[in-house]
Amino acid sequence: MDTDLSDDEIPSLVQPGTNVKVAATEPDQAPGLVATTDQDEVPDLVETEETPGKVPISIVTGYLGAGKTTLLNYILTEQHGKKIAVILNEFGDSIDIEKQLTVSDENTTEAKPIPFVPLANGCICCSVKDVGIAAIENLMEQRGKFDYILLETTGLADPGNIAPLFWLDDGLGSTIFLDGILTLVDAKNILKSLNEGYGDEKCIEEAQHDANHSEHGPLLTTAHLQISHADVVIINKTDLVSKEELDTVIERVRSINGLTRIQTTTKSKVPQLEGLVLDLHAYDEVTDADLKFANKGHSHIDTTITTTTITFPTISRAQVDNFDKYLRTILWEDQLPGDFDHLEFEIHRLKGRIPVHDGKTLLVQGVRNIYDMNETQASHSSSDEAKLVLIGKGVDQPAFRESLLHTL
Ligand SMILES: Nc1nc2c(ncn2[C@@H]2O[C@H](COP(=O)(O)OP(=O)(O)OP(=O)(O)O)[C@@H](O)[C@H]2O)c(=O)[nH]1
Repeated sequence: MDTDLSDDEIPSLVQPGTNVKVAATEPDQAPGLVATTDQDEVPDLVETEETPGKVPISIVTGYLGAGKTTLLNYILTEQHGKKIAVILNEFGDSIDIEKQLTVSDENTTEAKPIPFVPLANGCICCSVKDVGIAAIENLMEQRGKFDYILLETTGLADPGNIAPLFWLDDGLGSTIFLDGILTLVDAKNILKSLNEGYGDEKCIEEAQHDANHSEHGPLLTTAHLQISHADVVIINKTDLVSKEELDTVIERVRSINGLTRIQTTTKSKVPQLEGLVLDLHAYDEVTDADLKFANKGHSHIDTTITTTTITFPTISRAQVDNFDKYLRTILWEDQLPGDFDHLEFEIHRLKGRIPVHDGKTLLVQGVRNIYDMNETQASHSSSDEAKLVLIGKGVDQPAFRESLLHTL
């Protein structure tokens, strides 16, 4: 990570002059071409016969029994004309994916080859005990047979630990890229799972009162983590709840994650794959549309994890470095710059769109303590505001904005 920047350098994890975005799977793009964007150049198309485009991967997560396997089976049997490689987790939930990332037989250093089964609808599938890097590397040897990977995690997995592997990893990151995180939610049981963090005996109102009057607030549950990192939340099993119950679930999910897209389903039957399961593009562009839900303001139904949007005026070129310093301090040191270091918080997801006076726009993406900042030529008017959206524990405090303005 680049921490030592001179004044005229652009603070970014990618050095100036290198390609900062690779959009390998733009749907309307001719095969064999990838769009590259140089910080000083207009986006261009270049031939890539020798270096095929990266394959997108989406992580499918969700609490026990939410409908992950049902979704993947639906994708593997329906006729949708897509060549998707699905990695199903056979036994799920007793093992944490983090422990599986260098999976192999204990007595050998080589990963065992995993057989992928070709299916009638053009997909290929493997079912593995341990979903990890070994499974993906093995799959990449069959490159060309598929153009998308879906990875099911265990019901207890924390997607914030997995996502950075595919997003910025040097090895795997050269052949695949993280397209997004999809979280299945069981409409009937999700509120119970979320309320576990508030303790068995307490009702949520009491816990909210406590959260407002104590430093720590309710406990974080796996269900919170899976929703807070999601780019799409599919609220499944709608046949088991009333309209009112479903509305309450939608409101609760939205109060946790103000950035996510939400879709309701029965038997995980998504109305379309694009935009809900595939081609989420959650880690490349940051558009105003991406931030639209977060901008609407949010209810504080769930006090464990909240979304907050910090708006501030367009910044000058000289302030870009300070903005980067703010991000480094909150993400790497878990502190707010300035006299705010007594605050406790935990950031899970971050997105920002920051117009600069010289006409460029900074696009910021973060998962946990990893972030990426790029510049685009995207035009903006002088009246545009900068927006930084934070999802996490304790982020809904005025001090976040005060500290940012102080740092700028
Ligand atoms: N009533 C109802 N049942 C559903 C729905 N979707 C899935 N199920 C059932 O719920 C059970 C769990 O679904 P799975 O797809 O196995 O859930 P999962 O998230 O993969 O579960 P784990 O692997 O245990 O984490 C299965 O028996 C499904 O048939 C739905 O929309 N409504």
